Amino acid sequence: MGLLVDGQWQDKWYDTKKSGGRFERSESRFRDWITRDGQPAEGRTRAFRAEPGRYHLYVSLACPWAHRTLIFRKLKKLEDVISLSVVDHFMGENGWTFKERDGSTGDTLYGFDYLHQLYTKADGTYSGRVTVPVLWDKQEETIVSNESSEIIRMLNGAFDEWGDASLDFYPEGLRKDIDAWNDRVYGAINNGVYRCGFATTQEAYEEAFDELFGALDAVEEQLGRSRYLAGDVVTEADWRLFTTLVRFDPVYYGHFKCNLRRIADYPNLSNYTRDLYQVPGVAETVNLFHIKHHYYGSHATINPTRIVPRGPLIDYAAPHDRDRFARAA
Ligand SMILES: N[C@@H](CCC(=O)N[C@@H](CS)C(=O)NCC(=O)O)C(=O)O
Repeated sequence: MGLLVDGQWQDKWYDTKKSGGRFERSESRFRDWITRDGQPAEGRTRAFRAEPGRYHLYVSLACPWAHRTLIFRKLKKLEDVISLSVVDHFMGENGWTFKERDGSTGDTLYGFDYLHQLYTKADGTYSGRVTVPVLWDKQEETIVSNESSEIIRMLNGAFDEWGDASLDFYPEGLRKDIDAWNDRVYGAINNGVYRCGFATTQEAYEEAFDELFGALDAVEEQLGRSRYLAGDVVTEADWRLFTTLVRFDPVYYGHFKCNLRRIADYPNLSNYTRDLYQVPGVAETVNLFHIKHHYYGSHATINPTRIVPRGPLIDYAAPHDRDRFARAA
């Protein structure tokens, strides 16, 4: 675990001293956009045109943020349009690495050993964290974006000429609802589990914990009213929540001490998680081996023995009851 300072790698854990033991996620630094027509997106000066074969995605199968982008690449049928590299599940003193084992691909573009080499290839004086996902432009040899919430918007809308244009996970008419759910789910749930797990004071942990379970209760209630968060169609808001839910019982409940309840204890949330898991293509993006080995194996401050628990028994392919709601045609 570490970060780059003026292009130099430094091995450092998150600093929570200045924030009363609270984990604060840093802003992603590369924020350009790929557009259909190659015109710069609003407020940007750089332009990246959507083209097949030009872009490459770097992901970790363990990471919930990267997982969003993998799901969009899969469901929008962009696997032949955007190529892929999968980092190793262990994140140690060199950060993410490209060891080839257990289904990791290595760096299929440059043969680098470490993900931080890709960041310094894009910007030799980069300072900041070296995170996945990364959307890379093979033509300009630079990072377009390392912000998952924006990468999924690009995959949803910019590549329809080659992908599945019939699927829109951010439809015009639902945007207000989707944005509202995203806000709630990001702070309290997606990032909330990290705020529990990486807290270094009791107070910071309890604050995050209460928010997390308050938000899960609200989602449980909503899912008693509709099949998906924004109604009867699957949207971006569901996929953003799903990647946290699928990691919850195997990892966050134990490793991050999010243990008031398991997802399995919530009837709606557990059925909903299975419903989304069973959307064709999604199960192939879920790798519980990477997920468990990454968290339990990499965070020595939380789990010094690095022992990976064998359980729990989970079957996301088991039947669910979400068909009781109408689904839009
Ligand atoms: N805001 C980013 C967050 C990505 C992120 O934090 N990824 C984690 C993996 S789950 C990471 O690479 N962490 C490395 C680090 O913080 O040094 C996004 O959503 O894309």
